Amino acid sequence: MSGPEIVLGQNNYGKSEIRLFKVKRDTDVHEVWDLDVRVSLEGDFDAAHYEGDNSRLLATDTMRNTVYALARDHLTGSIEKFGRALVDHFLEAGPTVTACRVEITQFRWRRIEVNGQPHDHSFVRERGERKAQVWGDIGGERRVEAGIDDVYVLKTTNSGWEGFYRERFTTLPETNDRVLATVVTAKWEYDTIDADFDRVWNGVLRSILETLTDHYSPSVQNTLYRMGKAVLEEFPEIERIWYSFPNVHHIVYDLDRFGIENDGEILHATHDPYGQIEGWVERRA
Ligand SMILES: O=c1[nH]c(=O)c2[nH]c(=O)[nH]c2[nH]1
Repeated sequence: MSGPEIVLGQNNYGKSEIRLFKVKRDTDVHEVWDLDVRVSLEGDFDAAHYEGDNSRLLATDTMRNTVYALARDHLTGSIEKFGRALVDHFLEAGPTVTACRVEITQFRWRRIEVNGQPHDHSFVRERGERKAQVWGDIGGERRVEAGIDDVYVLKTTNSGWEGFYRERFTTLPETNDRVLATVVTAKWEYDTIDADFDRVWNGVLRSILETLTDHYSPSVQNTLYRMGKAVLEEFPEIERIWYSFPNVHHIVYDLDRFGIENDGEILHATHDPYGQIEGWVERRA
């Protein structure tokens, strides 16, 4: 007898948007973690899909409970470490699970400063999200990635766009002085599962911001490469890094029509089509 003609392909299931907040309050100086966790399992879930037999499915509700339960002892430092503990657990927890991916977004809270002193238990939310992703399988393989999202940066000069390819449909004038604005999304792969993840994450963000300042940008593409190179040179534990940069155009507004001079001071920050520049920067194999 042959099997079914129509078969199940790659599949995975899990729980998304598990919003976990932890306060460490064993001393007067509290610490907080504000996370959004996503768990995804792969494995042999054929019986459930083909026959409606749920007997080997770990409920996604159980996954949510597990994230809160494990946070007590395992969410004590970096989200990468917490992700590793969750992956280790879920690979054991589901009877037919073969691989697990845990994705964590950390919303960052900074201590409010009062007369220059960071407060013990009052915080202000920072823009810019921290990301981590841990993948593992039952063969013992583990991979750790980290990332940055939603860091809006801008420089008001020392950026241009000149010498680009011109053809029949090209209308854009060249400029050697424009506003450069983008919202940084970055992700990078570690060559280890045991780096000093907090130090590296903060260092990557600092490096990206410093690189933005330190050169004349002839294009977003050139700045993307420079930002990748700076990070890979400083952090040997990072194998490669990917950036996504929307080019948030700031167009000098035409005030000539009203007889008013505009020396690049009045701009239209557009929501219109924006450029999107993306790429990996990596070590030569
Ligand atoms: O930095 C830029 N890269 C481009 O590819 C591009 N294209 C464009 O119209 N403006 C820009 N700016």
